[in-house]
Amino acid sequence: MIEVKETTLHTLLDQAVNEAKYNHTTPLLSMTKKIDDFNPLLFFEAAEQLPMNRTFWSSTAEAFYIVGVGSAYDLADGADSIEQIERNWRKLVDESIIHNPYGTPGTGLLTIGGMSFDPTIRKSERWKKFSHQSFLIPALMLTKERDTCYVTFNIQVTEDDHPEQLAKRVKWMENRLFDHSGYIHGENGVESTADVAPEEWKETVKRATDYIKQDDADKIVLARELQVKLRDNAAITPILNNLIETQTNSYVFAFERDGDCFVGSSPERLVKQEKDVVLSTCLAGTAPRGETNKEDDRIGNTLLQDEKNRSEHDFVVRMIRQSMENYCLAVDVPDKPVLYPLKNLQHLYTPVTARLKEGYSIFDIVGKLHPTPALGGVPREKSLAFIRDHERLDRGWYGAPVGWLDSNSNGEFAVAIRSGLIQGDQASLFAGCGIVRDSDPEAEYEETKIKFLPMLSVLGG
Ligand SMILES: C=C(O[C@@H]1C=C(C(=O)O)C=C[C@H]1O)C(=O)O
Ligand SMILES: [Mg+2]
Repeated sequence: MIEVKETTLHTLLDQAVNEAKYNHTTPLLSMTKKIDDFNPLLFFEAAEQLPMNRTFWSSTAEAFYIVGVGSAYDLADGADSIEQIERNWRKLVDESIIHNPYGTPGTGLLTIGGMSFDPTIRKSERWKKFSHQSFLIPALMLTKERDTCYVTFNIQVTEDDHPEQLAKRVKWMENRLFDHSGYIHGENGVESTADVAPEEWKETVKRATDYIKQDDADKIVLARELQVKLRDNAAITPILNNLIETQTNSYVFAFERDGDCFVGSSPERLVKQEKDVVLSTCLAGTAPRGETNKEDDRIGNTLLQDEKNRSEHDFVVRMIRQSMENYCLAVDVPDKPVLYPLKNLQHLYTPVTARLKEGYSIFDIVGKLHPTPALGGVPREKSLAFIRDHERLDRGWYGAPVGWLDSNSNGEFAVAIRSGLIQGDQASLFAGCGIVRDSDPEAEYEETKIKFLPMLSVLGG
């Protein structure tokens, strides 16, 4: 890694092309500058005119945003595991020319992406545009942290490139993306919805509880699908805008792949890293919100004491604690959950803090934790086998880690729940439930119904 201090785009491009010539390499040049405040959603919308995939990430509790446009480099090229992606990332960081005088988390050389819930299954037609693993370095990226904005350019340079031409291309893109009328266009509306095989799903829940009662497993998470027909092709920016406004304490994300878009607002952090400090979250166990404060408190207190929900939750806590101890020191886990209130429902929540051991990265933790018993089950292999055999759903990226990592060892991953795949005027929404010994199929069905609401309401349903 070459860290460049004070300089201009032209000087950097000259340097990168020279390096390419002398070493016969194709270095990635990453350059970050501070810019005036700009609305990340307008940047995302402006990028729609370019034939490039867009990426959106926000942690709404922290007013933090990353918007990526296009791809300067794909870490998943020739990689079929998260370990390989991590090796590719380390190599890329090592060989890149990085100019980022700020070092703010989420700026500079950064990779953002996601993966399939279960990469061992054959992809269905529906998810064909989403690779089992996909981590890109955006060509152009906007980062906003509170009121400060940064833009980062990433360009892979070859020995035949001309610095002036590259500079022109960067300027052209920049002008397009920061040119905006100032408001978000488009509106979404739902024409109809169709629950996919609800009765079969309830039977599968029953089968899972039978399986658990025979002591073959302790917990199995089962998901189902709601198909939504929209009045028109979906407008993604207003969806993100509405999610940001309605889903506090969540991660709002969008990953576009050739016209299809995986969108959601997840309350579930998988892991966050700031240097050697790591945070994880155990989130499982669900109840609705009350209409009045009094009713809400009553429902919350019942949830905190409910045995069935506590067991759903405790399986997650146990597994996350154990996994974190592989890569971390000083793993701290409170012994009781608290409530995590969201707009439509509330969860049991246990935060986990730890210090990452030297030599490990957030990718190691993601690889170890996924799938936690919040989305897979206990024991892991048996519950996954049950899901493969009985769920009748290609989860695709639903329920899997999505997130980002920068070259300064900062990053964050969420579990992609409360999400859907949007394909033109069709959306497939996904929601699941932790099935334990005492699960009642009807109640679990009702629970998934509430979990569809965040996405369904921003689609206009
Ligand atoms: C599987 C989902 O959510 C998970 C299941 C929960 C539960 O069953 O109580 C709660 C939060 C998540 O761990 C989903 O939203 O699709
Ligand atoms: Mg549940």
